[in-house]
Amino acid sequence: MQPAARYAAAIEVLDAWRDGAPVEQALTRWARGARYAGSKDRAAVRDHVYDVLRRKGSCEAVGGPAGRGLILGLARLQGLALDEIFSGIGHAPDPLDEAEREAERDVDAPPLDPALNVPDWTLPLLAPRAPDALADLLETFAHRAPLWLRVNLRRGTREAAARALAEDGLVTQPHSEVATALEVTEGARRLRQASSYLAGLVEPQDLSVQAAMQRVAWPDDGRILDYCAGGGGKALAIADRTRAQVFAHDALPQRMADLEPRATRADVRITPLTSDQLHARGPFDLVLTDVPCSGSGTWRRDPEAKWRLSPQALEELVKTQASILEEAADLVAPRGRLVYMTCSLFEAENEAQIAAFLARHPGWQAGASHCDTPLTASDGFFAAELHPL
Ligand SMILES: C[S@@+](CC[C@H](N)C(=O)[O-])C[C@H]1O[C@@H](n2cnc3c(N)ncnc32)[C@H](O)[C@@H]1O
Repeated sequence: MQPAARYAAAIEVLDAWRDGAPVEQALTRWARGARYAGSKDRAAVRDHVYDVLRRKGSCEAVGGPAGRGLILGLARLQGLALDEIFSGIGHAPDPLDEAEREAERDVDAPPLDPALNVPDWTLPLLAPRAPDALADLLETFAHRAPLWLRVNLRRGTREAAARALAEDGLVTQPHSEVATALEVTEGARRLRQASSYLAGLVEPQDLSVQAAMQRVAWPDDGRILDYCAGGGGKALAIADRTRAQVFAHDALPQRMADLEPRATRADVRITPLTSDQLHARGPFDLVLTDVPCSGSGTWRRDPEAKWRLSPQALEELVKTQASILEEAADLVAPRGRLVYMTCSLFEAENEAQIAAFLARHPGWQAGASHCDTPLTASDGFFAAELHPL
């Protein structure tokens, strides 16, 4: 596909998204109907769509609200040659009309407010997380997140992983404080074919998550339960760090479908448990609850999430989180611990959730807690420890 035709495809996908289709579904539908599109074309179209979703408010301000306006806005923000994209040649978008040309303005002056790129109602929720640097925090949401890998130290050292990745064309940088973390600075798209990934030496996992996993003192024996295991990213990281028995559970067990092959690849053992088995196999020395949340810490990775979220949905999430804490607390051994995690920046899902739990459970105490933001790590991520007195 010509570069301009990829922008035309992105317009089509964005219009489908505006009509209510989830973005990944809209991309898949377009790709199915575009058999001429190769993998590079599909990746480029996806990048254009995600670039718009990260900066939708700004694109709209300098382009327009529909798919065509959003891509026009993106092209203006990126300083691209508009006539090369909107050429009307072949499968390129139609040339700009007079009104679209007149709307042209210098997008650098005045600078576009980064607050345009998150829903208004979330601004007061984000502000306390970066009291002196809200604009900087909002600006991070406008850009792609870097790719971080977790080295599975059972499979090899971080240096060996970096060398193996380099042989497959991925350039990486180790993090100075998080011992498992490598940032991919070149060649990220080659990861899924890289031998080190296929052999289980590395797994994609954000820096903020790896830092949180490093802060917890995981018991080295006994039993650990990942109560909201999902695809198992945290369970795998725990199993790599400890000799304790690791169990995984999820209210939707089908979400754990890939856990067994992933554990085999990583050379670790994780035992899945159904809800019915939990009490018989418990209590546990540590229960991790990586709860469903707004994902506001990961909005540059998943920018659609910020436009999908509503105050009502957030309220529901807070209720679900509180009830998960109740269920999980019931499974903690008398001298055990509960670790609560979210990828949210909102106090309601983090500190306030912990405070509400403590108010309901005077027999419990809070341990350490920490919240990273995209300004201090890669994503925003919160973790807090709780234990019975
Ligand atoms: C944030 S995701 C977990 C991600 C996972 N820990 C990882 O690292 O890949 C939250 C998970 O909680 C699960 N969940 C939702 N309600 C639950 C409940 N009441 N009990 C257990 N799991 C629940 C969801 O099905 C979802 O898979």
